[in-house]
Amino acid sequence: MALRVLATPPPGSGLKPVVGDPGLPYIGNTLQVMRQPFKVSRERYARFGPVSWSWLLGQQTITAQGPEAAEAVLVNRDKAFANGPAWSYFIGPFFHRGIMLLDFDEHLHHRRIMQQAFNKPRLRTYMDAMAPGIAKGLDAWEPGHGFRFYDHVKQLTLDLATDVFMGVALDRAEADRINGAFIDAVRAGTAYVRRPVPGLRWHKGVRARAVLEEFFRRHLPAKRRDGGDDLFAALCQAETDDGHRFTDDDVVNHMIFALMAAHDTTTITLTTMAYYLAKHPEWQERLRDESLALGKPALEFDDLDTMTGIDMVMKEALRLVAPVPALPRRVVKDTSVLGFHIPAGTTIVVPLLTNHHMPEWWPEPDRFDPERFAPERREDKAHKYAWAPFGGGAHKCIGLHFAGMQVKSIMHQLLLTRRWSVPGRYTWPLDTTSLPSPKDGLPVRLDRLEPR
Ligand code: HEM
Repeated sequence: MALRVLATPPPGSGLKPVVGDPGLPYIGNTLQVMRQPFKVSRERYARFGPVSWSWLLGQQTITAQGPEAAEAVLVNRDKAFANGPAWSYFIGPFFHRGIMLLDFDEHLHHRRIMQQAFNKPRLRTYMDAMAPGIAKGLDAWEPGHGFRFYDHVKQLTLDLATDVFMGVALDRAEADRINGAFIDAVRAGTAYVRRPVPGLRWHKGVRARAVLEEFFRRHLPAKRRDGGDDLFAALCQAETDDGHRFTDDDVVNHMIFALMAAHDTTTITLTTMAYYLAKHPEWQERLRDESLALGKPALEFDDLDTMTGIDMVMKEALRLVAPVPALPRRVVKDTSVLGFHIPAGTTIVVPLLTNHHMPEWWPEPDRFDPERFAPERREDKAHKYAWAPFGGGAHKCIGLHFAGMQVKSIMHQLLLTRRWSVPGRYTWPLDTTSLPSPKDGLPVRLDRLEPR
């Protein structure tokens, strides 16, 4: 295959050029990367080391592999990497002006305001608010064979998001309409045809955005007026010490983005945990014992740190299947990463999903082994960015504590009320062409447990 230099480094800079096997212009090896990300990334690392390039989804894309490269890109000391233009290429029309799509001073301004909606007192309130919704949601999970775990947990996290985030009671039809709109908006991001052709992904995404905007605008005046304990009210009320607040447009844009950011990612985390806990029943029992020992039907905020088993399994699930598989950035000025010349105008990607499977950083990387996060091992400490499912730097996930709270709360209640299993030879078909999810919805056998 033809090797090509992306751009010649400036004379005398001492920088190395980025080399790659880019494939055909625009198309490159997009299909292989999306379908076999682990194989492609290992081959690429072996051939080119941490920094290489190829055509990907129509763009000249540099892949910055491994934790050292991840740190350089995400910490972004030079301010050479921008989120807005990079993410907009994938999700711009659907998640317009979401905070992840803002950059530098403007981003910082919005982040400071949004932080108020994620402070500790708010988190406590959200956690208390979600417990009854989890119990109600799980109660409707009927035991049986072929129970599609992913589909059910997605429904549950969306219902919780509308509860805890919006504080608005939705009937089933309306909740389904909004859920459908989120699914279409997310899927549109990895459309092959990136124009609104009726019936195809991109077009559905554009229509979905209109549905979501109308929905939030309709509810906004009441929320501004009445306040409440939900995220929607928190964003309406959030104010920095120097008196900055969000406009109505900001609140709508941030709500659409936050709901998307929250419900898909936690769904994937819970599904991955469920899959591995079904494949490793000894771990499922260990976690169940831990939950039983707590002696409470629902987790409370102060219990979070004591649930060490759930914590390790959650971390291992986030390592094995990073819900946000890659973080793209647009290179807005010439810069360097690990001594490589990175030219302006290209896209650079931090591949979280495959970084977490690098044998250079993780012993037996494909094996489910939650004890790697036990205090005496802490394999994630090999490098600050070895385990980075929430990203890092200025855009590090603002909802990471919320995510931990929600995932642990659901898992605790699930362990106490249900047991689930898969046949011994079952291996899930993981679809990596969009956010990772099981193609078959993860069918499990679900049994109800009698209260002990
Ligand atoms: C396990 C669950 C989650 C994972 C793995 C996850 C992952 C991430 C990652 C990797 C980023 C960084 C994107 C980038 O640098 O380009 C991010 C940003 C973000 N996440 Fe999460 N997330 C999760 C849950 C949540 C939840 C529950 C919320 C809201 C309640 C949330 C809200 C956000 C927001 C608002 C940003 C943008 C922050 C910024 O740009 O300043 N996330 N998330």
